[in-house]
Amino acid sequence: MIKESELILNADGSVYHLNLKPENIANLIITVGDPDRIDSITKHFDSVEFKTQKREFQTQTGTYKNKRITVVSTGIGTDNIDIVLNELDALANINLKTREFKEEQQQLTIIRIGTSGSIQKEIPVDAFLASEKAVGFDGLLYYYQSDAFLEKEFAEHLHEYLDLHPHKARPYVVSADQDLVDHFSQDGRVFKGVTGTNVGFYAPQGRVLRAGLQDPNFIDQLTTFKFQDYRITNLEMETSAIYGLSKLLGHKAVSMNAIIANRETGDFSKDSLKAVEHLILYTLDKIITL
Ligand SMILES: O=P(O)(O)O[C@H]1O[C@H](CO)[C@@H](O)[C@H]1O
Ligand SMILES: O=c1cc[nH]c(=O)[nH]1
Repeated sequence: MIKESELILNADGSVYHLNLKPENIANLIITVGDPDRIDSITKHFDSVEFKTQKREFQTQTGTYKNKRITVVSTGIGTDNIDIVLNELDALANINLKTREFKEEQQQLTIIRIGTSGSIQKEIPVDAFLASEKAVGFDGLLYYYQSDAFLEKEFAEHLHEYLDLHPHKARPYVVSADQDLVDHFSQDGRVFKGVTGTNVGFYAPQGRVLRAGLQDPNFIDQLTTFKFQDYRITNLEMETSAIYGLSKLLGHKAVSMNAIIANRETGDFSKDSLKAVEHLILYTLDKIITL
């Protein structure tokens, strides 16, 4: 039995941060960083049966062309993903009344619709990219027993190539669900790539405003790095943790990115909301045939 201090429930029996009960979620989950993006998705739904909100975690569940889908906002960062993935998994796989694991494990399908910055010239702003793998610079997965599925050879090559200041977390590499990547990139206009996830938007993604960088060559090195046929294509702040926790808990995940910045050319999308809207429509359309 899991203690009250470990699996915290609200007075109404919902999970602590997400404010959700098991019946409130579908098997198919879309995650977004920005809570405002939820309405941009569910405005296309046939109907919405449930809505709730606590802090940056907002949820709506409804149906799109007869598919039941839950849309959850995670806010920014892998620390929030730790909360969202663990609480979604608890809703699916722990009996909240007895606080025991359910006998039969439920597998969730998790699709992130996010924004991201490209670090390769030929992946322009307004492009779509499906993350085949994520490189986590965030260190979160090292708090879990993740050895079995982390891709050590890739991570080791990258670690040696980058030679970052030793105070930083060692990068880890984890794959998406390949069937989901293939499904969501059938359409030739979707790039496939390796997404770098880091703990911040500025120095952790090599951006300099007033504060200087400890490792000034970090992003240039990421851009030129190669392992087998893989290159690191884009940067954002959640995908590594979504992929890692999904593997750990037995769920399937894919991260779909609207590229809104190109760090090599210095471009920013002229209309990033429109780029996201296009990715939402594309992803919803592909969800129908899952
Ligand atoms: O647009 P979302 O999904 O929030 O994703 C990206 O945008 C945020 C930074 O602006 C980070 O969360 C990053 O991962
Ligand atoms: O460059 C970018 C753009 C969106 N989100 C990020 O985290 N980085």
